[in-house]
Amino acid sequence: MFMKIVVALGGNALQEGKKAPTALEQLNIIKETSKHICDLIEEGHQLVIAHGNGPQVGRILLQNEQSKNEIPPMSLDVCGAMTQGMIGYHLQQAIGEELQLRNIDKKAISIVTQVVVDKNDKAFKNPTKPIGQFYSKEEADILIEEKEYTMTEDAGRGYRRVVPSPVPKEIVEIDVIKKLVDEYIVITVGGGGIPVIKENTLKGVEAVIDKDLASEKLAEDLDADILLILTAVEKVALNFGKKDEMWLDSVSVKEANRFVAEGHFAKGSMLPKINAAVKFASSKKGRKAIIASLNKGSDAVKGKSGTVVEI
Ligand SMILES: Nc1ncnc2c1ncn2[C@@H]1O[C@H](COP(=O)(O)OP(=O)(O)O)[C@@H](O)[C@H]1O
Ligand SMILES: NC(=O)OP(=O)(O)O
Repeated sequence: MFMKIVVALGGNALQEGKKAPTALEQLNIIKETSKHICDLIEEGHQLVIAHGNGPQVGRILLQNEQSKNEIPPMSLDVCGAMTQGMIGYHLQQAIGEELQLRNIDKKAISIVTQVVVDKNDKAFKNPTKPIGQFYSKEEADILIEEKEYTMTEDAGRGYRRVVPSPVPKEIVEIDVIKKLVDEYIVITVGGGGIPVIKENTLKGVEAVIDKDLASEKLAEDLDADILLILTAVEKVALNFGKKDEMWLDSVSVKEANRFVAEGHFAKGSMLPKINAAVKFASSKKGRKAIIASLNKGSDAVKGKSGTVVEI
């Protein structure tokens, strides 16, 4: 059966390990990812693609900070917009090339997408979203002292800078997206969308929206059948990284909520994916979310890989 699928690609899964890639390395990683995306397209599913930007937006912010004596630094919302262009460009190239190889007459297009957030969202006073590079505890302590960064330990992988991550309320360009999805492979809400608040006009704010939550909003707005969250692990685990680690094939919304309460999912990494999956699966009968590995999307949709979250 053909499905309408919103695919959310992880920002950490668009690079190899923790290493910052060159432009060519990033393109090559995205080319590999695109082969798997195109498997789903070739199988007849309608795909809409969202992507993360945590590592990338952090690095652009750092580049801006490091050259601030010569060039005025851009604000975080503008850095987010830059990541939509950069990652969207590579996705367009890679998916375009792969579709051409398979003689599929479709084009991928990226939409610079703004997402409305509440200016009073308490996230602005409590930064939780990890971005950019990973640091050791010693390096993090120096950055906190010298640059007044807020830093947190990120899922056992090291310390990262954290920034506010308000809840996505409304996708500004949704009407355009709805018009385009039948004809094109649409790439949208990159990096969770550029956060804006509604005053008389739309005004960019310094934050990074969680792309899993924004993808969930997109999937609901488009009435998708599946929210497919692709990341660096094949499945969701209980007791992740511990001796008694247990990988899950499927989980009900009720069980997922219990596992959240028991603290199985790391904040800023697996927790937002589970929260997005639970929200989508609960939003309408028949909808399901799957969390799976970047190169196993097609298997996951066939029920052969990943963790399914259903009501
Ligand atoms: N319970 C868990 N099960 C599986 N992975 C987990 C769990 N808790 C934390 N993780 C970590 O979360 C990572 C996914 O989050 P993240 O790297 O932020 O995603 P993204 O691919 O969207 O950038 C996994 O690669 C894994 O290292
Ligand atoms: N914006 C966002 O959630 O990015 P990551 O998925 O890369 O963390």
